Amino acid sequence: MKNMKKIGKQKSDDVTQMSRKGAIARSRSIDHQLNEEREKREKEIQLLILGGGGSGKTTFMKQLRLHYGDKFPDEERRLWRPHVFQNVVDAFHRIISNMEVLGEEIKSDEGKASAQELNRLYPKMCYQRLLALENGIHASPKKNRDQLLLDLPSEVIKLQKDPGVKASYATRNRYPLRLSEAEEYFLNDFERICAPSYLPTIKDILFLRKPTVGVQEMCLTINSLNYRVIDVAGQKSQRNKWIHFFEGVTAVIFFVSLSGFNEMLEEDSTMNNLRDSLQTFQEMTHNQYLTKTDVMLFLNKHDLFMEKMKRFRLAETFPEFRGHNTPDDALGFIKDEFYRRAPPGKSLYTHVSCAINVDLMKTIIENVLQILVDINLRRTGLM
Ligand SMILES: Nc1nc2c(ncn2[C@@H]2O[C@H](COP(=O)(O)OP(=O)(O)OP(=O)(O)O)[C@@H](O)[C@H]2O)c(=O)[nH]1
Ligand SMILES: [Mg+2]
Repeated sequence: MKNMKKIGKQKSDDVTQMSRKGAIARSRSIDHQLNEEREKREKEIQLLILGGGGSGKTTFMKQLRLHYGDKFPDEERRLWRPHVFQNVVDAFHRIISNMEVLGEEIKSDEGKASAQELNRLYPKMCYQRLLALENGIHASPKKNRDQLLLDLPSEVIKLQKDPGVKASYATRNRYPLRLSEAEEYFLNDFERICAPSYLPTIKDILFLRKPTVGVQEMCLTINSLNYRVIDVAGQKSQRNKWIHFFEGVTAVIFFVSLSGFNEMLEEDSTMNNLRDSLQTFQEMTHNQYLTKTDVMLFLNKHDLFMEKMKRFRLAETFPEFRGHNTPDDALGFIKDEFYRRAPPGKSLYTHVSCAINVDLMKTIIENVLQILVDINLRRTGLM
């Protein structure tokens, strides 16, 4: 009996020792994995893209994919179709709502039925719905929403020909109907995108407006260096998530919509877009986690800015601007306003950009990559 006990004890000692050994081995393996992961991260260049909603962050990501990534293969381009239709549906929904303001009516019975159908389905297809789905608030699958969007062009085609709808569309860009660049672009090319064989082109993908929900990350390897690029959602309610990505980033790109100098925020009609950018830039550059981080300032939508400067006065929304109302003076003023908000001595690189322009962005991205390589060498003490 005594012996049995002894044998039993011996066995249990062996088992304990084996499980201890196993635990040590597992712990070593986890340590090893963590070290590998840390080393990988240390070697990785992390680029965080910040800026207000609609300033061009995701369009920049698309350009990165175009020049250094998979260039949007056909199978994936097909998946962009519902998003193109979303832009069209948003535009039509606003055009129809605007008819009430104008006292216009849809003339044909067919058109009336289509408008009713659009109004009925719209709550299931709009951006708020997408947000709810992404946040898991509704259990119904996203596929339903995409299918609704894909089925809609036939309804919208019937509406497009109606004289009342045409009258409303003619007042676009006059209060209260404001269509975005993307909406105008797709409405102008309506026949093409409604064709059953329609496959979005690269230009369509660059033009379309799909506000980012949450965070998107993209990993790229360029000249044997690994890059992790992080694109966040820019609308005000989403900005509290930015801080989670501040620690350890190699550099930040801050996007500004230059054409926002006389626009209000999409999500807050009391806040001037450019003033909001200035304020956000100031807060971001003074954040304790980013004091040593280099910042690239992208003054984007230069094309729209040039157009706008022909028609509007910067001093109307920025009375502190005392220069001539020329693009050069205005741009100089805007740049100074940003520089003056950064902490003294902060490294700032500025690019004036048009994120939908493929050739221009190729050059700008090459420049950005060179800057990132230099920053990385400096950080790792090799320069
Ligand atoms: N004309 C013009 N349009 C641009 C430019 N940059 C971006 N856009 C358009 O502006 C819209 C918004 O661009 P996004 O890249 O989605 O903006 P974002 O900063 O990612 O916005 P959020 O995801 O809401 O934070 C899209 O329809 C783009 O095609 C530009 O330089 N010129
Ligand atoms: Mg985005």
